[in-house]
Amino acid sequence: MSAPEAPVIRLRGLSRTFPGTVEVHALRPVELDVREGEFLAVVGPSGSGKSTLLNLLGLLDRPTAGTYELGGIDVAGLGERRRTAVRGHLIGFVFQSFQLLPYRTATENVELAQLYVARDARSRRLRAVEALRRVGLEHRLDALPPTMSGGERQRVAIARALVNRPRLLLCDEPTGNLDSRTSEIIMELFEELHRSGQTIVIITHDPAVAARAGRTLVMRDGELGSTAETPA
Ligand SMILES: Nc1ncnc2c1ncn2[C@@H]1O[C@H](COP(=O)(O)OP(=O)(O)OP(=O)(O)O)[C@@H](O)[C@H]1O
Repeated sequence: MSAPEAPVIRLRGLSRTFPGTVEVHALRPVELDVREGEFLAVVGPSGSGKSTLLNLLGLLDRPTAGTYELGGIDVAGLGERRRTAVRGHLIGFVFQSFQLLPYRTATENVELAQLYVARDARSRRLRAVEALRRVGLEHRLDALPPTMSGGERQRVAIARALVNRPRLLLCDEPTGNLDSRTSEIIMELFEELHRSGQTIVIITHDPAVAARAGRTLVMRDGELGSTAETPA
């Protein structure tokens, strides 16, 4: 029998407190495995600790205690340079506000995300075009973000997040700035990526978004719990 594959994310006793007159337990010790190819949503009310969890998963913050393995690498203890490299190679980020460079074309925005992974300019360009094609934007390669719709901008951001073939696609309220019809299109794209094997974690307020995921975890007062599996 072959050994089961290591999860993409493995958290053991991971926690984050913020010091102060009254210490804030923003994330209470959590145990979590996210398997390869899983589509996980994390929901919860404002102030429940979702951003704290996202910042830890995205290597943008350090835990107070516990361990975090990402793609089999113990990342909680890494120095800043290694963390930046691991982040660039293993994680693709999608944010609510797109965070595209306004004076760069769609293709250039996706090309620039590849500077971490040493590639020549020609292959950067080819891979950018391929990623934009994957999200259905082959007709907007030379468009500047301010001339694009919200849904198109988010698709550029998703192409940028995917171009380095990350182990983990980490999304923070990815439909928060989109109308319901456009949100639907973006969620269909995430579902398609999930079907092709991409591991996805989405942090969201929106129950309709969470309903698309294979598993939903609820955050309450810094506690991550109540798992509900929905059919894939
Ligand atoms: N840098 C900080 N210093 C002190 N307390 C903080 C800090 N960041 C977050 N907190 C506290 O930690 C708790 C969790 O905050 P967090 O931002 O993770 O919640 P959230 O679920 O993402 O909220 P929202 O949905 O409103 O963004 C809150 O009580 C918040 O006030």
